[in-house]
Amino acid sequence: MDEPVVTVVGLRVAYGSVTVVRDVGFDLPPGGALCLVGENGAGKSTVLRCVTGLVEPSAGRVRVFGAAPDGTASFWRRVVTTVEQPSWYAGLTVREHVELVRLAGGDDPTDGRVDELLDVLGLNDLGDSTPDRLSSGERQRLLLATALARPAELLVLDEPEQRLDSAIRPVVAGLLDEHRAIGGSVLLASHDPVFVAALDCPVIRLHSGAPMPDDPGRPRPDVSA
Ligand SMILES: Nc1ncnc2c1ncn2[C@@H]1O[C@H](COP(=O)(O)OP(=O)(O)OP(=O)(O)O)[C@@H](O)[C@H]1O
Repeated sequence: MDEPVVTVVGLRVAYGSVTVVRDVGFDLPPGGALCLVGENGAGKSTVLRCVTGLVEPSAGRVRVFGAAPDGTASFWRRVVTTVEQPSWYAGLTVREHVELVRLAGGDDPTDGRVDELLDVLGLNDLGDSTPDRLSSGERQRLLLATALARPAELLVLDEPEQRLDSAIRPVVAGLLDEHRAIGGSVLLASHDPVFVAALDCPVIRLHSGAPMPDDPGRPRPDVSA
């Protein structure tokens, strides 16, 4: 069997004396998707931050591609995340941002993928605009276009549906399906049950930082030394 892309065991995160994530555990296989759901403050983003190495767990184990996430360039070549909001380059257009990401990933920015992403995400008419002129929903589309512009093995997306209108949400779900179909994996948090249902993937429901007992992504004890 293929090794999981992500393994989380007995994850706990505390800020001072306040524990905000506890007993979270799951495996994410290659080509798989897993969605974290739950109320505001339930701990979803914190779990995503641990998986991307942006937050250090207080206890438990996180492995991505078999190793602790280390924030190195080689780690980020395999992982794309929207957990941190990017800064856009002043003076670069929407199209140029997507081309730049594609170029930096070693891909040909003129091979049609940029056009395809702008088209499917409804950004064609905004290709020559700069990001500061976009609405918040249009900027979210640009964020997703840049996330999908280079083929990373693991996508870690925090509420990819946020600020998107209902027409574009199924399009985004379709793009994530395509990513999985070529062997990529997706770990995400979402507040939209329709979007989650469209992804047709296991769900972990967090409540006050802990998984609800009936989750398929069941909590697992920390067996690390
Ligand atoms: N740096 C921090 N210091 C202290 N507490 C924090 C910090 N970051 C997050 N928290 C707290 O941790 C808890 C979980 O936050 P988190 O952002 O993971 O929730 P969430 O499920 O992603 O929420 P939302 O749906 O609102 O995005 C919240 O109570 C939040 O206030």
